[in-house]
Amino acid sequence: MDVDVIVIGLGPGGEEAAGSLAEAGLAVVGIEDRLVGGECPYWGCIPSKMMIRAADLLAEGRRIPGMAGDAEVRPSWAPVARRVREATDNWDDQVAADRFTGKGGTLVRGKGRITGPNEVTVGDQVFRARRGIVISNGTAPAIPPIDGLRDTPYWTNREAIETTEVPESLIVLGGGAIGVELAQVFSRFGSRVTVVEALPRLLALEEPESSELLQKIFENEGIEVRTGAKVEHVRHDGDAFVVNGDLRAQRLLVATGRRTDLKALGVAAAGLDENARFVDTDGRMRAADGVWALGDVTGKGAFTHMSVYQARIVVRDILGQDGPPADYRAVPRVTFTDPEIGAVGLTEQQARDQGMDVRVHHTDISVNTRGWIHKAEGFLKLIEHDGVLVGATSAGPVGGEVLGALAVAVHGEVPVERLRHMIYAYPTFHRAIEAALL
Ligand SMILES: Cc1cc2nc3c(=O)[nH]c(=O)nc-3n(C[C@H](O)[C@H](O)[C@H](O)COP(=O)(O)OP(=O)(O)OC[C@H]3O[C@@H](n4cnc5c(N)ncnc54)[C@H](O)[C@@H]3O)c2cc1C
Ligand SMILES: NC(=O)c1ccc[n+]([C@@H]2O[C@H](COP(=O)([O-])OP(=O)(O)OC[C@H]3O[C@@H](n4cnc5c(N)ncnc54)[C@H](O)[C@@H]3O)[C@@H](O)[C@H]2O)c1
Repeated sequence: MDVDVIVIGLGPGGEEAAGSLAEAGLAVVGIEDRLVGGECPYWGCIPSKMMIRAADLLAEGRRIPGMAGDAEVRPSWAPVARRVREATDNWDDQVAADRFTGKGGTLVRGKGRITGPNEVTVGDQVFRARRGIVISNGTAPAIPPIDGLRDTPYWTNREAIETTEVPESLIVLGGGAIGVELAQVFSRFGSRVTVVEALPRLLALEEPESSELLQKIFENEGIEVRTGAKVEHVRHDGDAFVVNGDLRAQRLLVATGRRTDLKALGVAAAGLDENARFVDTDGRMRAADGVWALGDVTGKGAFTHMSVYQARIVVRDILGQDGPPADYRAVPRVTFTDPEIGAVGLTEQQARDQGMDVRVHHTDISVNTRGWIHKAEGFLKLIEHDGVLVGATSAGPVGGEVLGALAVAVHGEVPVERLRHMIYAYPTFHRAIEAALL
């Protein structure tokens, strides 16, 4: 079958690109191996944030004594599991599939493999693309080569999201975004949680102050944190997981990052390096002649907003429309723990590593009026170079929302002098930006 464009993988970005190109009148085949919509709506962002919303409600209820009276909080996972099933249509993608075909796209279910320049094969069907191929096949959980691990019934994010029960105890392997978000959820629902992280700190890619804050909060909430920990072996004795012979728990969640498999996708047939970890792209998201890539597989930040941002650039380029090239100076990210850890652009260390002459502004949320009213913990850390912010971290109860203003500042290269003289509503959390700059 000959078409204009073949999109391999219909996650958030692939669906956006395939749908928009079909709406623009091109003949588009979208190939999806599992569920149209990808990881985010079924095993990622949306259900995990539903779980987090529920866990945060419990925490808020537990804050009532001393501030608003008495409360007895009795958690129940049943409404959480029910909401997750409603949100995912019980892991059925008919609505999303209809959305795509309703735009004029052709949905092909199965595993796509690039078998030649402009050619993709799914089972015994061969598709040829007149304009090109879009690679948007995302990532899968990476399982570290730990002795014994593969023989155990460990969880990845998929089983954790699908669970109908809160484990009595849980070991979380990996203190990155998935690990810390889900560790706090299950702990707040009563699980005894231990986070085991190989690096010296949680959220190792973020500011050290973010890691310190989260570790302190976790320990106060009764979550055990083991950093700099090397896991030598894992076994399951029929009842429980045993890590390194001493740490035991009913469940083990592996959240140690993601992997791609470019060889299995057949990228060499399109002239790409099949041994690379990610697909390298230019500012127009082109990977080779007639090949575009977007989303997690490009390695520019595994976020839904990144995937959709890149998809829009792909669409413009394929349709021959003008627009700015991909710009990664102001990538925002929010880890939805409580407090939320929001960040944009460079960390202090990254800026210094790039040779920037850095000025750091810092303030504590506890001295911000709203923060003091809320008895909240958190901080703002702003990284200035050459009179503009090149990075910022906003940690606090609504750290991800406060981040919005900082993302505009970094993206728009707003002079710090202008930020210092703007009016910040009182008493808001975002007014801490003024305090940090003064
Ligand atoms: C627990 C969890 C929580 C998260 N929370 C957030 C969050 O709060 N905010 C945020 O921005 N991001 C979050 N993410 C990350 C986000 O889910 C991903 O960045 C996003 O889904 C990536 O989109 P994508 O377009 O690259 O592809 P994916 O969503 O990975 O989808 C790729 C699709 O391609 C399909 N596919 C793969 N290979 C083939 C093939 N050969 N043929 C056909 N189809 C194929 C797959 O089945 C899949 O459906 C979270 C992730 C997880 C796991
Ligand atoms: N709120 C969000 O935006 C959000 C939420 C969840 C996930 N995500 C995205 O999903 C991606 C995957 O998340 P993730 O948490 O799996 O990956 P990650 O790369 O963020 O963190 C993985 C962690 O596991 C550690 N690790 C690796 N091997 C280990 C081992 N053998 N023992 C102990 N620790 C080990 C790493 O040092 C790292 O800290 C992230 O890149 C993130 O961008 C985003």
